[in-house]
Amino acid sequence: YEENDTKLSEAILETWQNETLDLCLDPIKNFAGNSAVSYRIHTNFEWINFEVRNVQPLLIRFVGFVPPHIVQRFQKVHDNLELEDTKVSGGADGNFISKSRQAKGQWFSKDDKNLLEIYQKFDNVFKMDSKTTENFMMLSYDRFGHYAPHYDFLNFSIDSDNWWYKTYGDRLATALFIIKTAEKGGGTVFPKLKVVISPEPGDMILWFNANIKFEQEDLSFHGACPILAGRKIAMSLWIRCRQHKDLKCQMNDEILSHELNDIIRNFD
Ligand SMILES: O=C(O)CCC(=O)C(=O)O
Ligand SMILES: [Fe+2]
Repeated sequence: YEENDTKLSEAILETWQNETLDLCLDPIKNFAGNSAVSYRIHTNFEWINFEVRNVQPLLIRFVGFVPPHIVQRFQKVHDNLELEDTKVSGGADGNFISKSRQAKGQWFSKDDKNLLEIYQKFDNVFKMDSKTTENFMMLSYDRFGHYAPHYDFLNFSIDSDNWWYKTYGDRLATALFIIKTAEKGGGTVFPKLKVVISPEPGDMILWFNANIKFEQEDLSFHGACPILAGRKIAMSLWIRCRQHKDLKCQMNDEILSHELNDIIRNFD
């Protein structure tokens, strides 16, 4: 990395594997190896465009999911906020600022009026219920900002008395809404799938952290590639396992991962 003017920070070198950094820096190189199937479907009076980047478990890029006026609104909201460095839970003293996630963050309450249209669209398109999600978290990554590969599934023990876990279960899926992309770097990488997603503002990336039995999907391991220039702004929405009125799970026990028609309305 030092060869091509991209000397990385120590935190990145300590928390990332070289192979994964290679994947981040050259998303195209690996693209041909993966199937990307594009769909354009009409559901609830809107066209939805998406690329399936992996099938088991599902990893999907929804192109232009967030309407431009909402993307702009969140850009403005971002610029008016004084964001704090995010904390990652864990460690003897509870939360700490970790080398593995260098980003600024901000939680948004569910009744934030800017979010209304996003929740509505989510419920129109998906069989997952937006009530079964955590609050939105805005993440803002500057140069050398990154989030080293990790699982979103938290693997609570069954008798955990964590309120979120007891009420809504673990993290079934993650929806990542892209507000701004960096000039260089900053894709979302799935090292075990050898997939890097290089989205555009307005895109939403959705992946499944758990299968139909609510066990962790091993291949859902992912990270936010280091930012080399510019700034990336994204909003994470962690979708919990319980209770989704309409979420169907296939009857075929051999396939444990969720399938497209389980999760998208009117998808045949
Ligand atoms: O920003 C990204 O690309 C990934 C974010 C992420 O992994 C998370 O919020 O859990
Ligand atoms: Fe994550």
